Amino acid sequence: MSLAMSFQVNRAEFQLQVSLELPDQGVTALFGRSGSGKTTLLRCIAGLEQLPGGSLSFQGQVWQSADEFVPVHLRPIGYVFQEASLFPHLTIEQNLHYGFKRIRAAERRIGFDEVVELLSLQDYLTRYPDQLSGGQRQRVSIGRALLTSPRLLLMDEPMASLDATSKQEILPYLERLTEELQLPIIYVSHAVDEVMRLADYMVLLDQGQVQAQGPLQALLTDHQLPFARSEQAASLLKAQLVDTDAGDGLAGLQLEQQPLLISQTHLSPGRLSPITLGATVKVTIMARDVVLARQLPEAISLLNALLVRVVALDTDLDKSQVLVHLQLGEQALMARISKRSAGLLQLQPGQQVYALIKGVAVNS
Ligand SMILES: Nc1ncnc2c1ncn2[C@@H]1O[C@H](COP(=O)(O)OP(=O)(O)OP(=O)(O)O)[C@@H](O)[C@H]1O
Repeated sequence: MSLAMSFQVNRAEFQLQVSLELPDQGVTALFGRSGSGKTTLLRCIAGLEQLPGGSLSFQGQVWQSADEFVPVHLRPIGYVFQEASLFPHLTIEQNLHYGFKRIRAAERRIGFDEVVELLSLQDYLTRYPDQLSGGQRQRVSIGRALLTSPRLLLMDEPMASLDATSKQEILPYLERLTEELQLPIIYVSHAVDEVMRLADYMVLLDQGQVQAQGPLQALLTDHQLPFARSEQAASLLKAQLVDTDAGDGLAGLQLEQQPLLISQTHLSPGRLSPITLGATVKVTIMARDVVLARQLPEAISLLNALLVRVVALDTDLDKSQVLVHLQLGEQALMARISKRSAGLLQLQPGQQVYALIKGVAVNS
């Protein structure tokens, strides 16, 4: 079961040619620079663009083919736009009910109270949209989309019009949504930090073409793609929380059988509920925050040293830097170090080294 599609868009200034089979679970990010065709593709999936030659099926149901086109209002989708489009003359409760009452009771997959609680909307129900902040309004828009009991949620840069503070406020709700609802989400974004926090799978669009697609972890470390080559290159790894109090304000993760200590502060601030013991935690490690050593150094202030194997060295990034691809159990880690250091360490593929970690960001 999946979301399979093929679309061609021929506009005077822009062509899109896409053929994709996407997972029908988790969060898939449509990522690419402005004008690459993300919104156009999302609109094709929604049925907002009806173009000849396209095809689309979701979990075995045909939504578009040569002789069939299911109109947008008959597709079980929720659509969240860049700007919250709430009815100004209705209260938040009435806005939420607008989508909810269109769905027959027997077909409802999520309850009104459940959505209100999921998005913490209790305090806003009697207010009007202009009495809420941009981030709060966007939470209501997401709630309204969920109350139509969609089987697929389409989100078009839902945080694009928000300031940094509102983004930080809404991100935990998006994370909660992805964790608690068994609802596949297609999420358009051009912000890599957002994608790293939320997505499992990524489609990279460039000038209307699919440049790459795959699990996010793999795409971030692919040396042919811009992520790994940039100064912001980062690896995304999955670890387990095994100790909520490892002393001195630290918590312990297990990453591929090796310990990784993080600050306990990562476990709760900015989250709606703290990470619990045994939970899988996504950690991001910037390539420039990884120091390599051939021996385990003594008397050093860094706490985390992971035994890894060198897979390959990318030497053509720029004049002075090398990207070292490392294998950590089943997962990939990258280190961005100077060419001079790589030479002094005589790094070779297959060699075991220690990766000393200067900083870890915890996603969920
Ligand atoms: N209705 C339209 N008619 C003609 N051209 C359009 C239309 N909508 C979008 N375009 C053009 O199609 C191209 C792709 O636009 P699209 O909105 O899909 O890109 P995007 O990747 O979502 O960009 P952004 O991140 O800026 O939203 C752009 O060159 C845009 O100018």
